[in-house]
Amino acid sequence: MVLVKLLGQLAGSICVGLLSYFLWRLYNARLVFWRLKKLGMPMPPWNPVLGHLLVLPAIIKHLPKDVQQSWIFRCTARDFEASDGLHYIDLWPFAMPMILVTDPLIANEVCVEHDFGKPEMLKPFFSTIVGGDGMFTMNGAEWKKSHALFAPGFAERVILERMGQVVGECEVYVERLRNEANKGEIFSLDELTCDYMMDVIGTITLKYVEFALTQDMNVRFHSLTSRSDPLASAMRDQINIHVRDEHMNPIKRYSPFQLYKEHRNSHIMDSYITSELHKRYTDYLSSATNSKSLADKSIIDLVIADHMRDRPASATLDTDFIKWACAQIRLFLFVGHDSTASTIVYSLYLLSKNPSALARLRDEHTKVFGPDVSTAPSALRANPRLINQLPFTTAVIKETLRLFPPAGGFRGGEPGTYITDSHGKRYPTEGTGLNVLHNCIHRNPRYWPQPDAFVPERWLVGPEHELYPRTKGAWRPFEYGTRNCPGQTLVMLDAKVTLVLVAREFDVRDAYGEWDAENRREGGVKDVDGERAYQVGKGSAHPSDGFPCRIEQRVGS
Ligand code: HEM
Repeated sequence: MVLVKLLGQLAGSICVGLLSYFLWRLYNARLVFWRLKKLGMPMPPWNPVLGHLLVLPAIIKHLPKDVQQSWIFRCTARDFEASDGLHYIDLWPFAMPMILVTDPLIANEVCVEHDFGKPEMLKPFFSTIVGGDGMFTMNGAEWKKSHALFAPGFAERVILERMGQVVGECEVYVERLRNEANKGEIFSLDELTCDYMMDVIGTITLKYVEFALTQDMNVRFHSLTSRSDPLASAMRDQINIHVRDEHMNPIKRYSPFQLYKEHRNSHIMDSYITSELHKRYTDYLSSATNSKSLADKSIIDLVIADHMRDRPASATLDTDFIKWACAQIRLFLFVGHDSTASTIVYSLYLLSKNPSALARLRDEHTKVFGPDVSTAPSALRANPRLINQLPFTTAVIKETLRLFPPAGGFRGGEPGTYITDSHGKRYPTEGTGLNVLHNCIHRNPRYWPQPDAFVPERWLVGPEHELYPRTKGAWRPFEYGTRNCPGQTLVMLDAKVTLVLVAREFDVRDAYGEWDAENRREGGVKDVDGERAYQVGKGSAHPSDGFPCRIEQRVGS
């Protein structure tokens, strides 16, 4: 009896303690905004207890449940379109205090002029997927060192040398599309393209696939990502765990089962990458790496060589290097594969909705590669620079990235550092996350004529033309400044190669109508401003419901 009473008292004390801690944090979070409001900082109507949480329900009810967060913020931003394109938002306890940036000039200030670092709040999300500190969330000397080691591997010259690998993976992807065309059923283009991109990124960064096409495409395809492949399936599972709604629920999030799954996935990924690193190091020691051409080296081959430059060779790689390298490879696989896949899927979708652009793109491919579609892979292998002769294809990809940017910029404010707008008004950044909303900037009507329309031609005209973007930095899918995306050359190469090999052979048609008829969502909103393929948050932003589609092989292709 006494024990029960004691346990009851203990539980009571813990509850009171937790409640006091919560109230203290709440008070501090709201105090920041009370001060900002007093200073006249731009923000939606604010409540001293609930912050801006009351603003959201009215917005969310007009949006699909799974819409990517930046589209929710686009609605709060609309009230500030006439201002200088930033406002504060207080969503504690669900997010840290944020400044939402919707204007390119402010975004330049955040990412280029001040070059703010990455905030701590990004780490918990990334570290569970990446298994440590990845380049994305590092700051200071640690980031500089990692950046310096990887940057040469992503240089344009090096990436162009990997054309054979990219074309090879793409041929396998095309073979899978042929299978889907033969079956004639609805399938998820997003899922298939994610698998394909996981192979590409794995090959380029780690190269544990010794590239050799077998005759049996079903065996070869997704050696990296087949269900039985440990690295890819562990990575996909880890991402899925963290992007599900339940992630917001601390009871489910920290349940022993969930934690065990996370730990297991992490272990599988690290063991796999470690074993590959050892192989690469053995190659390095035997000078096999040196005798390889650049085209046959992975980015990690280059990094190992660089890392060992001033060190005496030992029998095995040092454990600190292995730990660091595992985190970086996991980061590349994570941030690289799904954002590129989403760009490819949206490009094919937008082309399917714009027949004249599709016809012009096909013409361009025929002019550069000749009328026989099947010769394009060998032409690209023989002369990778042909990929730089496709201005319209490049314009299509840039326009796709403008309308459907897969990512955004996120930085941490600093004490005593202010953003200054064009009127000289100063905005404090201390304690805030600076969220640069690419979807808003890319459709900001101040800078973009026909902001919501797909107009690839705008990328082919000069500054005197009315379609020309009205300011520098209005297009920033890869961000600017020192923390911009190192993978952007690879992304453009992947997307161009894919369009060259796919667009003339297939017609892609979205199947949302049929899909919706079979998957009823009673009363639920299914579009964003009339767009059914709206972006959902799944790591980076993807087309909703995996982009259900049908695909047909074109006659004579
Ligand atoms: C369409 C595809 C991609 C898009 C739109 C994209 C976008 C971005 C953006 C916006 C950032 C900066 C984020 C910020 O400022 O907070 C970034 C950073 C980064 N991206 Fe990408 N990315 C793509 C593909 C890739 C690929 C293929 C890789 C590597 C294989 C990659 C690796 C990275 C890394 C390592 C960083 C962190 C850089 C640093 O902090 O120094 N990304 N990406």
